[in-house]
Amino acid sequence: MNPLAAAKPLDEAARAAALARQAQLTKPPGSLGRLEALATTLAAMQGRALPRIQQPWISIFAADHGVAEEGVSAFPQAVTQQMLANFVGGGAAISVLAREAGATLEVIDVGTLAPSPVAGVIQAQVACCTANFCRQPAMSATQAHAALDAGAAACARAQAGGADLFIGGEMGIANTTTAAALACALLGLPGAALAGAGTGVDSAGVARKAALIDRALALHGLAAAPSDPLQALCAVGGFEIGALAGAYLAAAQAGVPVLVDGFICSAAALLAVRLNPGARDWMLFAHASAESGHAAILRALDAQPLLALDMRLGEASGAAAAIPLLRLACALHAGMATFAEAGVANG
Ligand SMILES: O=C(O)c1ccc[n+]([C@@H]2O[C@H](COP(=O)([O-])O)[C@@H](O)[C@H]2O)c1
Ligand SMILES: Cc1cc2nc[nH]c2cc1C
Repeated sequence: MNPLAAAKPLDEAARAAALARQAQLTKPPGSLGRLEALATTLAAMQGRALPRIQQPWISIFAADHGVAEEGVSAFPQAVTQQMLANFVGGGAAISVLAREAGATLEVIDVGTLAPSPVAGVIQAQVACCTANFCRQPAMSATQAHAALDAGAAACARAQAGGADLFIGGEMGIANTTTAAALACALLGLPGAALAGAGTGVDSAGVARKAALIDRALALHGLAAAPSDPLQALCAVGGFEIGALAGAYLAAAQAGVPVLVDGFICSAAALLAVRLNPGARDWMLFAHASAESGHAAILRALDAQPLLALDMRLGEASGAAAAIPLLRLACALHAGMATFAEAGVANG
C-alpha cells in the first residue's frame, strides 16, 4: 500500500442534508447531543443523508513482542497464541460481542510465536515476533511495510464484504509497552506519560515500563521530540500496530468509516494520522480505556470517545460495545418524525 495516498474527501453534501434533516426532527435542536453529530458525521462518511450500520466488520491482528522478555506483562507470552484459538472458537469477549452485533469477525496472525497455524486464523506473518526494542530495532523497514500491507489487505476484504464500518482490534502480550513507546516517540513524551498497568502490572511494574521506554527511545535517537512515524514504527513498534495503521489508512483511502478501539488501537491511529493526516476524518473513537495513557493519546488526536466503561481488554471489545450506539444514532436520525409530519409546532 501507499500510506501517503490521499484519503477520500468526506461527502459534505450528504452532511448538509443530514444536518438539515436533524433541524426538522421533533426535538429541541441539539437535544440528542452527540448522537446527532454521530449521525451527521456518519452521513458525511457514508455519502448518504440516512447513514446505517448494517455490515460491521472486525479484523483482529495478533502479534508477539520481543520486549516481553523484559517482564513487562502480568501474563505469559503464550497467551497471545492461546487467545487466537479462543477468538475463532467463539469463547473470547470479542467473539460474543461480534455475534451480538451481527459483525463479521476475522483473526489475522501478523507475527505470533504460534508454532503452527491455528485453524480459522488468516496467516499473514511478517515474522514470528518483533525483536526486543531495548536492544535493537523492533523490525526492519521491509517488515514495517509488510505489516501496513497486511492491514490494507484486511480493509480490502472488508470492502469486498460490503462493510459499512471497519473495526480493528489487537492481541499481543506486552503490546501496551510497545504502544506506549511508539506513542511517546510520535508525541515527544517521556515513558512516564504513557506507561500503564496493561494486563495488570503493579505500580513498580509501571515505573519499570516507563524507565525501559526512556532507555529505548534514547537508544534509537527518538527521545524528546516528535519522531518520523515510519522510523518510530521500525524502532519500537509492533506488527499488529503497523497492520492496524495500514488498515486505518486503507479505510480512509477507500472511504470506509473506522471505529477505533482502546489504547493500542489509538496508538496505531496516531501512527496512521502522523503518516497521513487526512486519515483522521474517517475515525470515530469508541471508548476511553482504563489504561492510564489513553487520555493523552486521545487528546493528541483531538478525539472524544463515545463510551467510558473502564474497559481495558483490547481485542476490539470497546469498539464492538459501541456498535449499538452508532445504530441508535442512525435509527433516531432516520426514524424520528419531522415537526411537519407530526404536526408539532417548531418554536
Ligand atoms: O486496548 C486497551 O485499552 C488495552 C489496555 C490494556 C491491555 N490490553 C490488552 O492486553 C494485552 C497487552 O497488555 P500487556 O500488559 O501484556 O502489555 C493486549 O493483548 C491488549 O489487547 C488492551
Ligand atoms: C486473557 C487475555 C485476553 C486478552 N485479550 C486481549 N488481550 C488479552 C490479554 C489477556 C491476558
